[in-house]
Amino acid sequence: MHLMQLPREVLLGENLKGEVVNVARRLKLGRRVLVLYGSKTREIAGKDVEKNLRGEFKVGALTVKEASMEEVKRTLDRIRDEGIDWLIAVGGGSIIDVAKLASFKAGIPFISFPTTASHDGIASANASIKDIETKTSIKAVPPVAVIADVKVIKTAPYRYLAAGVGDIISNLTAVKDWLLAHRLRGEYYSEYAASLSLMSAKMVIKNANIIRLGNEESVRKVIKGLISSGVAMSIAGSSRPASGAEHLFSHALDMITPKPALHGEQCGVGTIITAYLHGLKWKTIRETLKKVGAPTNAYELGIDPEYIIEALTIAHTIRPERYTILGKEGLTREAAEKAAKITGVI
Ligand SMILES: NC(=O)C1=CN([C@@H]2O[C@H](COP(=O)(O)OP(=O)(O)OC[C@H]3O[C@@H](n4cnc5c(N)ncnc54)[C@H](OP(=O)(O)O)[C@@H]3O)[C@@H](O)[C@H]2O)C=CC1
Ligand SMILES: O=C(CO)COP(=O)(O)O
Ligand SMILES: [Zn+2]
Repeated sequence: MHLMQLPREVLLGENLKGEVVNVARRLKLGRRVLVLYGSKTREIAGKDVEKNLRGEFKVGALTVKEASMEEVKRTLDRIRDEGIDWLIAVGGGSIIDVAKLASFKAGIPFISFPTTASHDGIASANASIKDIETKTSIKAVPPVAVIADVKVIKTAPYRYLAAGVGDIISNLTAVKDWLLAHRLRGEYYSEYAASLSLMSAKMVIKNANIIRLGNEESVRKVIKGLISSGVAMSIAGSSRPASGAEHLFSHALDMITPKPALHGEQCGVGTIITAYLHGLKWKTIRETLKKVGAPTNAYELGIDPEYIIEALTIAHTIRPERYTILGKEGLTREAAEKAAKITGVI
């Protein structure tokens, strides 16, 4: 049996901080809620969401620092100690992933209230969590509802919207890697999930000029792509349609660089290189990233070229079970340097 779980409600619009109450009421989520936010997203929207809920629910709040197992455990302790019925995550990808995994482990629902359009974990069923050293992709359940308030998301610096484009455009190479794993290793492949994922990538390429404006329409375009990409992952039952070698490269950078860039920014640059390795039209990908103002090289990422080369050579070791264009042996230093130089990344 292949189980596909999807959000029950997706709200996209303006001034939705109060709408949370109606959604929770409609979905009969229960009386005790724990609001998760980061130190910044508390000020951006978390406090207001909390205040709106207080009228009708018993509300607890928790400030989450990062997407780690430690933070998931801390959340689980609060859920158990306070008899929490549901969670709401107000924040970026890290906060949403902590809520996703903690709610899954506790067997309670959670609402995703994104404050940025920088990643496609907004509606997906898998959580990317750091354990010991590396990021692992853990199966969980998708949010019961997604509440995307365009006004809130627009408060984020433009850089985050461009990063969202990087995370979506990476679907082009992720799907190629998935197909490769299907053909070479007999891995399960869903044509439907792959098509949905590719559609999101094609839409951002087509709408790059609108996205560049950084207005509300731009936010809507990117958010829809991110949600569709998350749904594609839920249909696939894994992050395969949206995470291939370009994501392994980004996870490797997170491990080795003193100051990583945003997830979507690193994935976008990774896509240029892995598209080159796949023999895809990498220049079109680079042009789109340039058009939307996302980084396309080491300098713009603020990362030393030496880390780029190292990340490319160790990426295949991060999730060895995830077969990609990097193969089992990975890239040699020479091949990594050549690919990065040809594509203008270093
Ligand atoms: N599960 C999945 O399917 C997926 C998961 N991911 C994961 O998501 C994470 C990346 O998410 P991303 O959102 O890029 O990064 P983070 O969630 O790490 O957030 C980065 C920073 O942005 C801040 N921030 C959030 N919203 C705003 C805003 N409106 N204005 C200003 N600053 C803001 C955060 O504040 P604060 O300090 O308050 O948190 C934080 O300091 C990675 O861990 C990645 O692995 C990515 C794609 C898919
Ligand atoms: O970031 C993702 C898709 O954009 C999924 O994350 P993983 O690489 O952790 O599976
Ligand atoms: Zn991603």
